[in-house]
Amino acid sequence: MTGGPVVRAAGLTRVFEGRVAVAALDLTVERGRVLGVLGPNGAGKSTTVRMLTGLLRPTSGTVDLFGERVTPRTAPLLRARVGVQTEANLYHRLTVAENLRTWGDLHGLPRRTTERRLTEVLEILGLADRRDTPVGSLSKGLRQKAKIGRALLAEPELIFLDEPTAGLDPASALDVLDHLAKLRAEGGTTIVLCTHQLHGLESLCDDVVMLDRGRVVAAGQVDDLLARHWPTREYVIRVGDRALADSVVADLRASGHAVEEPESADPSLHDLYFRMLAGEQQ
Ligand SMILES: Nc1ncnc2c1ncn2[C@@H]1O[C@H](COP(=O)(O)OP(=O)(O)OP(=O)(O)O)[C@@H](O)[C@H]1O
Repeated sequence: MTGGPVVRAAGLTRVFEGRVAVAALDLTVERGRVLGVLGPNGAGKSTTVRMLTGLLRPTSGTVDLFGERVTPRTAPLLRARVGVQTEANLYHRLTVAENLRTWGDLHGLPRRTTERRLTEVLEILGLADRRDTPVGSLSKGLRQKAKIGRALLAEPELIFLDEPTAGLDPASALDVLDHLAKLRAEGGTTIVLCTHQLHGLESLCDDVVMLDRGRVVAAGQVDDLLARHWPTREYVIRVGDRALADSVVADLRASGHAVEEPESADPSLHDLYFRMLAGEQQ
């Protein structure tokens, strides 16, 4: 274990049949931070995550996890330290609990730990009453939850989640994001998260990488990016009295401040996303 970044990619590139899916991506994720990988459909998010987890070989470039180079030889061992929610299938004929137990065994968890975590994780995800249901008879959203449960089971120090809230109802999506926020607040867990779910994401992600057609259109700390793109602050000031509001605005204008008709408060990642993908400069 080194003190360096938990995830480091350099020049990461993947070409599929002559088409560049990810182009020369550099990124680092420090311990305990949450990185959001954002971008429209086909931007290269899943391809990036699959390369970062050693599930897909890059055409060129390198990935280091925990300071160790990911190669076909090291990938299985490194992956054992990582929680990955990917498209990889659950066993449909096994129950939710049996699937997670199998996963626990694969990660070398003692059975007692697996049983404890199984109960905790199913509770967090609202799946406790589906513990003994075969995965094949779960709805798509519930299956998605079971995959998230699999990624969280071993309390991994590094978690990769690819669209964890896709297919979840709004309350369940919030539960999952709240749990990730709790892990972040507790510290120590590093999370890489691909998502289209932008609302509220600025309070979960420390850093973002925004991709468009395989290229980085913005990268950095969320606070820095928002401050850089919205250097002025906007306020919505609510006062009960219309005349008072008008006089506050009149005073500000009289003292030389430009006051627009205010509509929105703080810019969000949602705003940044659409600004960057509209082709404006970084
Ligand atoms: N196995 C594959 N074979 C050929 N092309 C692929 C393969 N996997 C991905 N691609 C292509 O690579 C590009 C990036 O795909 P990727 O799945 O990484 O995008 P994404 O950002 O995750 O999209 P989405 O938000 O729709 O899931 C797309 O053009 C896609 O068609």
